[in-house]
Amino acid sequence: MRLHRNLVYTTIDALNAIFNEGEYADKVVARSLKKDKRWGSSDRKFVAETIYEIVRWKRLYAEIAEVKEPFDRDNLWRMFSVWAVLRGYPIPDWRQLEGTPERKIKGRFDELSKVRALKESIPDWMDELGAKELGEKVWATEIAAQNQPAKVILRVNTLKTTREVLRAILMDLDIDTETLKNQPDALVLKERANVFLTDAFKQGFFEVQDANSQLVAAFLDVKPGMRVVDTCAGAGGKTLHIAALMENKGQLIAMDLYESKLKQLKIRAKRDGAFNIEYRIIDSTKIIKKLHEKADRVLIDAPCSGLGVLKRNPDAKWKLQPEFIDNIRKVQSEVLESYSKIVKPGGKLVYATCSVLPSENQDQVARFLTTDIGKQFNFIKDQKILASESGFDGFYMALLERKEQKD
Ligand SMILES: C[S@@+](CC[C@H](N)C(=O)[O-])C[C@H]1O[C@@H](n2cnc3c(N)ncnc32)[C@H](O)[C@@H]1O
Repeated sequence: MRLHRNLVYTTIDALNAIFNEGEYADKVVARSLKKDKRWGSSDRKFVAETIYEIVRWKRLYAEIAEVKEPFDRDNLWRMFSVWAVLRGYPIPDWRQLEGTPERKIKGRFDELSKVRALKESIPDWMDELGAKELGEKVWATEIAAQNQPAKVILRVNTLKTTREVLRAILMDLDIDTETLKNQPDALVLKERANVFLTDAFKQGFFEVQDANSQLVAAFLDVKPGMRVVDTCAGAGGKTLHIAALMENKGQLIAMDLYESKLKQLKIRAKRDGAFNIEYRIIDSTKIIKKLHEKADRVLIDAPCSGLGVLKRNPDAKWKLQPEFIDNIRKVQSEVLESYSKIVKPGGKLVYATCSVLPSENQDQVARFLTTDIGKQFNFIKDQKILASESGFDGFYMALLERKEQKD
């Protein structure tokens, strides 16, 4: 297999933007894919996957290539060469790199792979934290699973179409999908494809959403006609699913701290034909007070470390800091105590995160249940989903019910 010059240069430029200019990998990948209109799907696949792989394996590749940050272009070339050798490509002969012969690269790879944090290419602090919280054995399999490329999963927008119709439309475009047991709205792409370019997407027939993320709205047990509050709606992946399950009947209030995120949600809701959503920027405590004990269902999809979704966001390995996780745990306690008050007696609350750390998940829920407001809730059930067990993203969700009578 030969490496094409402009694909490789595009990859190096992208890595420079991610590592040296602090840009987000997904944005850089999206921009890079537009660079050359002549590229076919395999060229685009090469660019996207290579960028993600080198971001994912940054620490390991840098150690093998014996380069340190900040990476100048020569260093990026050396890391690229490591990637090429380990993936069975020849190092491009038009960019000979001295001092990194194949044998040396493979030898260093074998040697360094004996240390888990290097083998799995994560910061030492993250390795220690994962092992402390999940135990050595579970963490080792979990981080290995989260280093695998993510599958592309669609959520069929049942406000507009059905799974079978969408499947047939995609099949006509040579996009082959498979269904998932017990996940009526999910379709898994058999091969990567840019589904955002399809008319079906532009018409709002589906959203791209991980299979386990799709479990959350169903877990909340929403029904048409209810009043539902999604307190940390963000750009609305789960809000839109809830809207579909509510069949546009009832009231769905989407809240977030950031107007920019709710704006994105509005655009998506319009495309999806979701009409029962109201938007509230949380700019004062008044908003919460007004909703006191008013909602049948409340979703707290809390801000978290994201240590369940590294497959999808490999650059988070390098952006996350332990202090951020300490701080986010405090935010999680606060949002639980504050937003749970919105649930009416007899109503239900789901607390969810895309983290696999017990300290952000079941420990938060256990602590909440000892607070004054928490004592007004019964714990119904929870689901701790590891990427290594499910094949999709790591998630946590707990279902609580507010007691009818205050004790
Ligand atoms: C896990 S993300 C939400 C993802 C979104 N629910 C989805 O399914 O696409 C958490 C969200 O919480 C928001 N957030 C952070 N602190 C918050 C707070 N105190 N109150 C409400 N939202 C908050 C963030 O802006 C972010 O959009």
